[in-house]
Amino acid sequence: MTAPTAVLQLDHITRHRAGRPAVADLSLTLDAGQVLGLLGVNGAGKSTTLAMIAGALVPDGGAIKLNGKDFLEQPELARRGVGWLPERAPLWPELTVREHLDAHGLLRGLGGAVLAKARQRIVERLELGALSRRLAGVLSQGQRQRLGLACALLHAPSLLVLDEPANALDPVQVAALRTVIREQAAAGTAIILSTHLLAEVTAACDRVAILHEGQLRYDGAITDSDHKMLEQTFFDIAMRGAQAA
Ligand SMILES: Nc1ncnc2c1ncn2[C@@H]1O[C@H](COP(=O)(O)OP(=O)(O)OP(=O)(O)O)[C@@H](O)[C@H]1O
Repeated sequence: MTAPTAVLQLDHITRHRAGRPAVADLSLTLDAGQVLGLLGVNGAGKSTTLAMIAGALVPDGGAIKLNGKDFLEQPELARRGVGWLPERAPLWPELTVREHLDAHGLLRGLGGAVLAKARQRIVERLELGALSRRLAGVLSQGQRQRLGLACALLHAPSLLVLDEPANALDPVQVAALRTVIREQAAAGTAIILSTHLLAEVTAACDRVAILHEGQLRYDGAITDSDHKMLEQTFFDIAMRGAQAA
């Protein structure tokens, strides 16, 4: 029996920023239903990696495959198959919540009754109904994040990319976000999220990849007994640049 195709495959991707390697020779794969925490200190290369996976930055070298297809050659695959919530949800202040969802749906190939159904589903799930006619410019930070997540999930992507998703959320909102992440993973969505907090990874993920100076230094499953070891590994990598992998 052949193994199922990975949802995401990064093959030796590299990206320079301001003349320096922000991500260097990074390879990893992610399967359906897996939740991978991309952990690293500030400047480790997490956002650069996620922007490439989301199709918003082009690598200088290497390949990215989504469900086995190279999306550097077919950029529309990223738009339709990936849902991306950047560190700050990019919203138009003068558009309403509903207008955002409609615009995102159209960009991702949804229209008519299909879009209406997808919008209704996500509005109900993320409790955005009461905010439908509200302008994005007057939303609270937590509401903006919820709308950004709704836009990322609207088209039921096979890969969900979340950049520091818990930043600026209160504990209740963080718990609600973790529930959505678990639900999505149970439904088969592959999820990659970035954070500089180990506790965020152990609470929300089943696997961790540690990036340091743009390089992958550790990649492994998370079990309850691993927490202490992971803490030490992350500390060693961050403080001494140790080669823990
Ligand atoms: N727009 C940019 N222009 C130039 N250099 C950049 C830009 N964005 C990031 N960099 C550089 O690329 C490297 C990786 O940054 P990146 O934002 O990917 O790291 P990060 O792990 O997401 O950090 P943080 O946790 O602080 O967001 C850093 O050296 C950073 O200074």
